[in-house]
Amino acid sequence: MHLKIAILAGDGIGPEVTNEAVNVLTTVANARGHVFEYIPLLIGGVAITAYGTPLPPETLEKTLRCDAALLGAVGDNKFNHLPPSERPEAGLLRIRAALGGFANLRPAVAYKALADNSPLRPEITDGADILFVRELLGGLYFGEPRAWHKSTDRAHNTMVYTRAEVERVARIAFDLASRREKKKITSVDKANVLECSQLWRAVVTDVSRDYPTVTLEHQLVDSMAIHLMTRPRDFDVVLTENLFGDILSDESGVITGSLGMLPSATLGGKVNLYEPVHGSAPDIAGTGKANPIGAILTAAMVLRHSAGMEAEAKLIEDAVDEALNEGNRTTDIARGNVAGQTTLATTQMGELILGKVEARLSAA
Ligand SMILES: NC(=O)C1=CN([C@@H]2O[C@H](COP(=O)(O)OP(=O)(O)OC[C@H]3O[C@@H](n4cnc5c(N)ncnc54)[C@H](O)[C@@H]3O)[C@@H](O)[C@H]2O)C=CC1
Ligand SMILES: CC(C)CC(=O)C(=O)O
Ligand SMILES: [Mg+2]
Repeated sequence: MHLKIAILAGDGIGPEVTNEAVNVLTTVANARGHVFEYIPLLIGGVAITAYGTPLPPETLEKTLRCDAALLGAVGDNKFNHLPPSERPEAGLLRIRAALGGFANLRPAVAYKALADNSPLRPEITDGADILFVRELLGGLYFGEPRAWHKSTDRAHNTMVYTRAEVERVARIAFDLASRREKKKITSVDKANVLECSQLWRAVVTDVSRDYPTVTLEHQLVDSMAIHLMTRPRDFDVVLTENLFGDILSDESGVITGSLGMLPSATLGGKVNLYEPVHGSAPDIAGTGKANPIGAILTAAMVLRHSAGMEAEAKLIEDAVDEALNEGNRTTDIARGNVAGQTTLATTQMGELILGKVEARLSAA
């Protein structure tokens, strides 16, 4: 197999964690006789610095000719003064829209090894295994009109959804739920206040009629934020719109142990886009404190969803599990005074997991 992968490392810790993910992908490709061709491209703040735009045309054109795109993160405080349309984040929103993927899968699982590192008690998180399905191309992030009228000190954004937009992401969520053990969907909205959410709830309910084996429940987003922290094991697939999904999936980092542990895959478009859930973390960029596990698990999702390599994807996930079980930690998951733990820098954690992936590849 020859797989062409656009590498959009971006800003801050983006390149640091992406490097570790690419090393893992290369090891898997070499061991299995495949060729993974990487096309490094600029996006975000580094693209503004080089070309004056967060999404240079070359980046988009070349990414559209790839089989998959792996993104690190975008965002740099030095561009905070710019309007949203010119900031690094606009490059990410534009490429998401152009690639067309609308179903953003964000798994959040509680790792047994990290039970003592989570701020939540182990009996709350033990066994939690949630798959967020976040609608990625609609809602407030893309709705028009939008503006900040400085002369009148007034600003507005538009939340808009169509039946078709809700239906297509709901079908993906129900398909995924029907293949999981619990077969349950929690659809999250704000239907007590927002018309968009009333449409969302109606469409999701309509779609559910085609999936009799899947149980559907609805939750309002404000109380869902607390249910996720107090009873995460009650949830299976959580389906929600763009902004709510952005917020709740970051929150689920608490269940897993850290935001730096969370991977994602965006499906349904011309080219699947893979990115860890976290941002560019300017507070730790360049310090070796970035956790590469979210990016490495994202590489596993590339294999699963763009290369048909389920066994190898699982093998990477098992290697991560083993690294954690042995007490290896990056700074973000080294909370508390727990005996038997070793704190590693980004590259050390990457190399350790890589070694475990290599060992598993040659054993399999
Ligand atoms: N997909 C993307 O490219 C995203 C970009 N951003 C951008 O990132 C910049 C920073 O945003 P923040 O709100 O600070 O969110 P963030 O996700 O970058 O960081 C939040 C906190 O989590 C920590 N953290 C994040 N990833 C980590 C990792 N892999 N290992 C260890 N610790 C990690 C950070 O050090 C920070 O304390 C902003 O410019 C924002 O717009 C934010 C979210 C997503
Ligand atoms: C455009 C991004 C910065 C939004 C975000 O935080 C995310 O998609 O997770
Ligand atoms: Mg986010």
